[in-house]
Amino acid sequence: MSRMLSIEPLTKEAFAPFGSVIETDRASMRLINGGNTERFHALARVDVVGAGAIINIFRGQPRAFPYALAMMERHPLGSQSFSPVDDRPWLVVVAADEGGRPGRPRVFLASGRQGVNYGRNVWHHPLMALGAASDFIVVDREAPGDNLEEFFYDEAFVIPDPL
Ligand SMILES: NC(=O)N[C@@H](O)C(=O)O
Ligand code: NI
Repeated sequence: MSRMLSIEPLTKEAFAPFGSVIETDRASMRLINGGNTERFHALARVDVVGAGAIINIFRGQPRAFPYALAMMERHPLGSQSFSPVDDRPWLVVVAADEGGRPGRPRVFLASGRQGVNYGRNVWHHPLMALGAASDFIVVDREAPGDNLEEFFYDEAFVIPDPL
């Protein structure tokens, strides 16, 4: 099978096995503040084991393409969410677990208005910004504890230029 990966649009349905998509949608909306504000409620849930959740900003430098995807990681003790600040598209790369290692990666193109919450212990690639340095609000787990597991493929996959 080819090592060249295809790129899919990010949808709630396609991403469901890996976590949640954080985006405004009518189904989750409730009016608050006397009708002044639309609350898009409970788009994702923070899942941390034995520690608190923290809110961070990650500033990712743009990745260069074609990109050799050699590794994946996961966080056994906590979920991790990324929400873009700059309204710029970015890439989300995840994989199913196959006997303790990631299977073939799936690559999703996220819009600048879509974030994701990786479920706890879900294989993913570290942040992949596109085009320019991009900020993301990241909610994940406060240390301590070994909350990072990395896996390196025998042969890299290739992500073509998504833009
Ligand atoms: N290491 C770190 O905090 N970042 C990664 O977890 C990531 O998914 O980008
Ligand atoms: Ni991570």
